[in-house]
Amino acid sequence: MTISVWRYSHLALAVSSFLFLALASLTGIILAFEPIGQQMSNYRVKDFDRITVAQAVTTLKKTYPGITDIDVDTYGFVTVKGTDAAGKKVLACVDARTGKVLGAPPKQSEFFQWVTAFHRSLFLHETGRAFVGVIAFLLSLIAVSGTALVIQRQRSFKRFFARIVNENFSQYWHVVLGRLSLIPIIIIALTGTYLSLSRFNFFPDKKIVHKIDIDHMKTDPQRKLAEFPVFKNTLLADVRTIQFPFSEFPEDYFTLKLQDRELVVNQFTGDVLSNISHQKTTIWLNLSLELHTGRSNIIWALVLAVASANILFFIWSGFAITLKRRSGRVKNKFKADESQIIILTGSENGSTTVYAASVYRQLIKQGYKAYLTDLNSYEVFPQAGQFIIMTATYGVGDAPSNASKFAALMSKYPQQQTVKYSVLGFGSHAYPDFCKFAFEVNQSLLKTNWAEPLIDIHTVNDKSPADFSLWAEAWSQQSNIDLSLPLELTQLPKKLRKLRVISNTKTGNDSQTFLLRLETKRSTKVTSGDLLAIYPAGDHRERLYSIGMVDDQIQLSVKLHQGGLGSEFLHRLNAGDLLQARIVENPHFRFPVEAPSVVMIANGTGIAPFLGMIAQNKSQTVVSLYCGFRQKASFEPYADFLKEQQNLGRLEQLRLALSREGEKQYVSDLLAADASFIAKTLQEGGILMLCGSLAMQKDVLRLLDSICAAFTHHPISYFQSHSQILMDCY
Ligand SMILES: Cc1cc2nc3c(=O)[nH]c(=O)nc-3n(C[C@H](O)[C@H](O)[C@H](O)COP(=O)(O)O)c2cc1C
Repeated sequence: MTISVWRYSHLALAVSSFLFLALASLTGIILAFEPIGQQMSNYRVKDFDRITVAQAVTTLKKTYPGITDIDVDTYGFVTVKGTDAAGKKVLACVDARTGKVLGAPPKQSEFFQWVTAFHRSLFLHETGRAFVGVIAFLLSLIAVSGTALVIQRQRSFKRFFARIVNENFSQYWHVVLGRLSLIPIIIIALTGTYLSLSRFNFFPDKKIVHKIDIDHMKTDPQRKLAEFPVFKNTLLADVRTIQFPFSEFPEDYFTLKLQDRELVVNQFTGDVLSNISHQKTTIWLNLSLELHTGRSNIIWALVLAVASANILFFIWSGFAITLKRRSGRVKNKFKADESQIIILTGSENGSTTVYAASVYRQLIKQGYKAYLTDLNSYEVFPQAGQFIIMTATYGVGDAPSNASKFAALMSKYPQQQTVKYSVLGFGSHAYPDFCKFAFEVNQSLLKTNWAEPLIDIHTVNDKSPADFSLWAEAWSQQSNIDLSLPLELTQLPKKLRKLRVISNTKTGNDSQTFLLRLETKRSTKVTSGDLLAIYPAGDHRERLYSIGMVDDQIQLSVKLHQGGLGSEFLHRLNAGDLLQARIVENPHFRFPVEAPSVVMIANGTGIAPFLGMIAQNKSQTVVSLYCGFRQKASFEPYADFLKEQQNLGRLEQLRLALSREGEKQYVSDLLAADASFIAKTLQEGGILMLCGSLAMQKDVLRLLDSICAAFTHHPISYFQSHSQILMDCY
């Protein structure tokens, strides 16, 4: 069964019952405290479980000669009815070992009576009881469909309790608590259903009738009560009630109602005159009551209270998940067959669709005929000039459920005209196959004769607005259509840090590049490869710069662009100035300490994070740096530093390409010359890191694609999805 069938069943069942389920759970939590409160009172004596009926009956008969009944409730409280030696009426809880009165029998408080009545019938009498039964049954179906969803999410039954990545509060805890409280909830649901069905006599129970031959009752051999074998062999904890003989005439006898049977016992000889087991239905009924109410075990009562509270949480978190999933939905203004830009999404939990919807709205606002749909609705789009494909990855690098049919549909419906496309993968580096499905989609489009890439595939890690911005900028440039971050992500962040400028080299050479050093506090968590977000105009406009941590200071390498909002602002800063900024963690672009070797590829100011990473390479991982600049002068600011790192053994190889001087090479030319080394690095598990311009990234990726095809058994997407090619280009 597909994930959506289970999901829709789970949702439909929850929607149809949530109000009553919430009321039942709320009252259930309250009622769970009744047995807890009862069991707290001190009427249950020490070692109650070891007292035999023989001990109890002997002691109590001696203390209360006129005793008629002993009741033992589920809490282990023993109540005596009858008269004492002075003929005074007794109705009290007693210590069965000594006969001492402990107090009056506990009564259900009016409050608990009220809550119980509401819980059972919602004050709607028999109709309410039937209704509550149906709700309990629906709860068991919700639990079953939820279990199926967890199994599908975890990809096998065996991995049911395997780790879950915490990406979203409501979703994470919905699954984690769902798994933990699954069994108590199923028990609550099934026992609740059974109790309701019993109430409506679905399981008819025959009353026990003892057939006693009164005319032939023996009085010999007479035994003391303490010597009755049946009394000696029965524990008081197994007894519900003991009715004493009404008189000392031979035809009167003891009646013992036990958990599972009823016994009639001769009052003189102790012989068992009748022994009838309860029907299975009665045993089930009692068990259901115990399990549903927790009345005989304080720990179980607590488990029930927690499980009921969890049901309330599931109602809230379930709706939060659904609302999030649906929040990105839009109503298309144009039809599919008249639209020029088709946005196709693959999303499991809706966050990708939120981004896609924002792109859609921006395009419509600018007068473009755009159409937004999911990848499973792919068809022939006769007017399309562009596809924007935004998709998440699920399972083990699989398609989200609304994109699972895309591969089949694409081969079935080739487009009749050339369509430019851009793929934006949403994923998380917490999973081994990062954005794998997006890479697969990209590869399959590359193979068609009608699709042409507008820009290279981009990825968004952990819904990073910064990653999305990089794609939006690249896409805007190529398509000449404005695109920005969704509005809700564009507000100026509240928590900005004030960083003191330590030095600014300003532009002292032809390259217009300058290095800016900023002070960090010990508490500032920042690593080379992270990004520094600055807000030069004091509004939502954010500019991001790659950070290299050198000498425990943030070092930015910036190219001054005329009229550049960020670079001109940074260029104006002097030592001692304070800069308001935010550190954007970029965990997927960190120095891979455990890798056997690392090849760093940069052009221009893209060298910035690598300077910090090389300085950080104290374990002396084999690092090669391929960097490209226009002229030698642009490389000068880094030359001494890199030489020093080579002497310290932190940088193995430095390869420099100058595009406007000498051999006029690009960094990709150096890589092409070292193709077998690059392929070997990948095959041995080494990591390639790219930082610099998108144009360089495009060149290098194209080259790597052919290196992989020629030297390795894997396509480039294999190494990308195994995080062996890390990129941070802009
Ligand atoms: C169960 C599960 C499995 C996932 N598997 C992968 C994966 O294999 N590769 C990946 O890059 N991301 C994976 N992700 C992360 C999602 O693709 C990522 O969070 C995405 O932004 C979710 O988008 P959505 O909210 O539109 O579904 C997984 C997430 C979940 C909850």
